[in-house]
Amino acid sequence: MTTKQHYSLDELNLETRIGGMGVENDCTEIPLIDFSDFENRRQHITEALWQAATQVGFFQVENHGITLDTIKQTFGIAESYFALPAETKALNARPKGQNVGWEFMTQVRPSTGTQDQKESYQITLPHMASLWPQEQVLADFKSITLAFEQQAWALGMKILSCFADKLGFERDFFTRAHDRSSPEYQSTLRLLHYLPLQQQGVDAGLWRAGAHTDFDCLTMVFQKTGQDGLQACAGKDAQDALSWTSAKAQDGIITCNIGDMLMRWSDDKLKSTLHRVRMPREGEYQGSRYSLAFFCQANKDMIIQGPENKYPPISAEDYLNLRIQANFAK
Ligand SMILES: O=C(O)CCC(=O)C(=O)O
Ligand SMILES: [Fe+2]
Repeated sequence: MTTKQHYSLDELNLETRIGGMGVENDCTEIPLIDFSDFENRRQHITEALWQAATQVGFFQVENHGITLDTIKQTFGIAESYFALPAETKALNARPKGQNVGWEFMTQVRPSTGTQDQKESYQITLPHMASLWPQEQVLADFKSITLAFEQQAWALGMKILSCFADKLGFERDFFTRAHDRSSPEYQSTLRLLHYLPLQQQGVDAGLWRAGAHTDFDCLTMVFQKTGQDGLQACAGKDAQDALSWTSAKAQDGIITCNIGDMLMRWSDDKLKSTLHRVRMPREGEYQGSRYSLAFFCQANKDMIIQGPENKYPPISAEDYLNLRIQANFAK
């Protein structure tokens, strides 16, 4: 455990106020946006995304083109990975300060000061070197997760191209800013395993993921039907009232949220929204919860500067480093 500290970014000072239970009243509707026939319906989809991102900061997408088979296969390999012995996973342990490799209960959110009840494995393409599990330990892990990473990236860039249109940037502005072939690439696929409930739960002040905003431009979370717990402090006045709305888990539906980097890049027009994953309560499913999260984080060498220059320019590398340092105990 760590004590709460004073951090240097406004976003972090906000987080430290938010660690309590608040009110779970599901008072905000999380928009569901249909991505079918994207090219022909681009304008309509763009308006729906803009409305959702400026008013709520959270939205879900369906008919997005990533097949249920692909998603299930990726969940399957993630679950096999997390079932490996801890000593085996420790061979791919996360080096300090980087979003790569395996970690077990090391993330401590400024909002709670307690360890998230989870383990994760992160993939950030240029920094994987020896961090892949060996083929003889878990066959096809690398090929399946890499293929999924590519598809999640492509969908993320599609969504960001809609925001680029509305912000007055060139349509491929964010695609260039998240160039997958560059050594400066720092978008991340995170496989998540939230531990089954033991004796202590939410009443003991524990969280699967304590309340936080994301550091990135856009996060896309794949969940599994029956494995709920993700909640957003979303909508007008929700933050003052500390009221929370569930982002229901459903196979094939992707829950998306705006992160701090895009909020800054849009001069605060697009809302980065607090969210958390709470522990199950009595009478709820208490087994493991798995999710897959893709974080679109602009390449290190990109300079974040909004169209109206509301904030001074900062490199994506500096921006992210400040946040990573504040969020991990070791
Ligand atoms: O697993 C989830 O549902 C959400 C994960 C999340 O918010 C995060 O890792 O930033
Ligand atoms: Fe998050």
